[in-house]
Amino acid sequence: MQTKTKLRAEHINMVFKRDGKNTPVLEDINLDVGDGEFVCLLGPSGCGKSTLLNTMAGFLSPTSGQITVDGETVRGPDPRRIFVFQERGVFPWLTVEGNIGFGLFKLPRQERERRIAYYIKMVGLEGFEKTYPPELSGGMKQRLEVARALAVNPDMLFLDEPFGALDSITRLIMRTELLRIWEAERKTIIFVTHDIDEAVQLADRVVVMSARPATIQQIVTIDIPHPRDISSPRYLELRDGIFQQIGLAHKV
Ligand SMILES: Nc1ncnc2c1ncn2[C@@H]1O[C@H](COP(=O)(O)OP(=O)(O)OP(=O)(O)O)[C@@H](O)[C@H]1O
Repeated sequence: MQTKTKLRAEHINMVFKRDGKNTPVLEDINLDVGDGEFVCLLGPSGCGKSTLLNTMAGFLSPTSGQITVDGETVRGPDPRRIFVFQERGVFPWLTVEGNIGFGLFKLPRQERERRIAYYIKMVGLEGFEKTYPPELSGGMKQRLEVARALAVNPDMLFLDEPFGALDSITRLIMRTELLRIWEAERKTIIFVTHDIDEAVQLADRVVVMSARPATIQQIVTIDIPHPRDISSPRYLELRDGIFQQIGLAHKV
């Protein structure tokens, strides 16, 4: 990898303790993510992807090991690093522009308005500035969520299955939208999914995780330029390789 390291996970272990019972969830996770890189964490439901993402974002402290961003140890959430949840997030009582402007209250009014307009345009919500989220479709709400996250100009975006609740057509559109935005803004993105195709369509590298306690089974570099031809031999080769790897990792 040519770029500098943005985030480094070193020997991350996580054991949840509840009712006197220990549940090991992450086991010796080591990963470097480059500045501007798009990394997908891929694994089956319950393996520990969200736990790892939350640890990277500073919402959870690992049992042992450390996360650094730009060489500094992560000790909690930071406004420079934004977490985008599936389904949650947008405030139903604020309009589209109110939602995007929410994190920008410290900016002078003109700059705030400029930024709101810029991100509304970027995610294709022009004409819906005064609309409230309950009147938007699922895809529009998710675009609003992404716009709100980008408007505060974060260095990193953590996305936890952000398109999981959307229908398959909207999901495809959202992937294209996210890639378009990522190519324009080059934020470092860490994206959790259990969808192999989603990972291969989006990521520079796919981190394949094992069943719980999650270890990193393999890191696959997706060396296909965007827009990716999902019927190309290379795409199918990479996708099938990951399918096989997941099968091996989750064999009973
Ligand atoms: N705070 C907690 N206390 C105890 N156990 C937890 C806690 N958070 C998560 N777990 C357990 O850790 C395991 C991993 O959960 P996690 O949400 O990280 O998995 P995941 O791979 O993101 O799954 P999904 O794709 O379904 O969201 C699960 O078995 C879950 O029950």
